[in-house]
Amino acid sequence: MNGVLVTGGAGYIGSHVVQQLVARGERVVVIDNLSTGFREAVHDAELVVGNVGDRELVTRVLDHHGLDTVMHFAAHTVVPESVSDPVKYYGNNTCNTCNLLASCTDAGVQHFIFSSTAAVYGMTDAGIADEDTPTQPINPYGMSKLMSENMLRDVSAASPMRHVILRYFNVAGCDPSGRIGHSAPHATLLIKVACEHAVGKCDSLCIYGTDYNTPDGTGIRDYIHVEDLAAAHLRALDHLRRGGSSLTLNCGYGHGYSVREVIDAVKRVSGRPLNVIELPRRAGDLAMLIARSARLQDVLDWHPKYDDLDFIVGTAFRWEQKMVRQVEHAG
Ligand SMILES: NC(=O)c1ccc[n+]([C@@H]2O[C@H](COP(=O)([O-])OP(=O)(O)OC[C@H]3O[C@@H](n4cnc5c(N)ncnc54)[C@H](O)[C@@H]3O)[C@@H](O)[C@H]2O)c1
Ligand SMILES: O=c1ccn([C@@H]2O[C@H](COP(=O)(O)OP(=O)(O)O[C@H]3O[C@H](CO)[C@@H](O)[C@H](O)[C@H]3O)[C@@H](O)[C@H]2O)c(=O)[nH]1
Repeated sequence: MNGVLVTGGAGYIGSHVVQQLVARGERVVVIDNLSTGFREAVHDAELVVGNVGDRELVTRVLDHHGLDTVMHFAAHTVVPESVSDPVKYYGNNTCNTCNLLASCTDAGVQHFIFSSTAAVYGMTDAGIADEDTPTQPINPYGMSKLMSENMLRDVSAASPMRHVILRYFNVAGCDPSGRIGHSAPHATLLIKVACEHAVGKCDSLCIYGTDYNTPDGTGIRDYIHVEDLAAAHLRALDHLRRGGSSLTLNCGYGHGYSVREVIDAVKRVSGRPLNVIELPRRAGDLAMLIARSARLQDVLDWHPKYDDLDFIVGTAFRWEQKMVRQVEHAG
C-alpha cells in the first residue's frame, strides 16, 4: 500500500509539500513535535505530535498506516544557532535522523526523500555548485545535514530502500492561494525579514556586508519558490516509484539575486519605503551561492513555474499582511 510519512510537515516547507501531496490524492501522515511548526499548517492530513527520533513511535506509525515512503523535513535550521549550540544540531538533525533510519529499516520503508541543503558545499571557487562540487560545510548545520546524507546512503546500500537527497538553495515565498505560509516568529531569512519590515513588524532591515566581490557588493543567492521546491518532491517520489535509482539533486533556479536586488523587489511589490541599515558581513556568509540544477530538470523532468523574483516576494508579502490582519483581528 502506498502512503507517505512526512516528518516536520507542520513546518514551512513540509506543510507546502503536504498540501501538494494531499491535492493529488496521496495518503499522508505527518509527524511533528511542533518545536517550530504549527498545528494549523497541517490541513487534510493526520498529525501525530511526537519526535522523529522516537524509534518505537515512528515504527508504530509506519506499520499502523502501512506507509512505504518517508519525506524527512524535521530539523533545526538556523545556521548561527548551530555555531553557538552545535550539540542541539547534531542531536536533532543527525542523531534523530539515525533513529528515523532505524525505524524505516524496521518497518521496511521503500523510499526516502531527504531535505538537505546547499550549506553542505561550503566555499565554492566560483560561487556555483553542481552535485559533484566537493562538500566542505563551514558550519555545524551544514555538517549535521551532510552526516545525515552519508548515513542515508549507507542504509540504502544495505537495504532495499532507495532515496532522493534534495539539496535546497534559498527557499522563499508562500502558497500563492494564501492558505499556508511561513509563520516562524524569529525568522532570519532575507525575503521573510524584508517582508516583515514592509508590513511594519520591525523598524528596519539590515544588509550584512556591502564589500563582497559582487557587482553591487552584497551577497548573491539562488532563491527558489517553495511551491516549485514542493513539486520537485512529488517528482522525486514518482521517480522512486518507477523504480528509479537513488539520487542527489540540487534544487535551485541556476541564477541569483543580490541582497540589494531583493530589497528593491520588496519595495516595488509592497509599495512601501524600507529603512535599510548597512552593517558588516555576517559570520559564515558566502559572497555567492548558486545551484547548477540541470540534473533536477533532466532526471526528474522538473520545470519551475515561479522563477520570478517579484512573484516570489509577492507571495511572501501577502502572507505577512495576512498574519498582521489575524493579529489585529484577535486583538
Ligand atoms: N528554509 C530553507 O531555506 C531551507 C534551506 C535548505 C534546507 N532546508 C531544510 O528543509 C527542512 C524544512 O525546513 P523549514 O524551513 O520548513 O523549517 P521549519 O522549522 O519551518 O520546519 C521544521 C519542522 O520540523 C519540526 N521538527 C523539528 N525537530 C523535530 C523532531 N525532532 N521531531 C519532530 N518534528 C521536528 C518542527 O516543529 C517544524 O515543524 C529542514 O530539514 C531544513 O534543514 C531549509
Ligand atoms: O536580514 C538579513 C538577512 C540576510 N541577509 C543576507 O541575505 C543573503 C541570504 O541570507 P539568508 O536569507 O539568511 O539565507 P542564507 O544565509 O543563504 O541561508 C539559507 O539558505 C541556505 C541554503 O542556501 C540554507 O541552508 C539555510 O538553512 C538558510 O538559512 C545573505 O547574503 C545574507 O547576508 C541580509 O543582508 N540581511
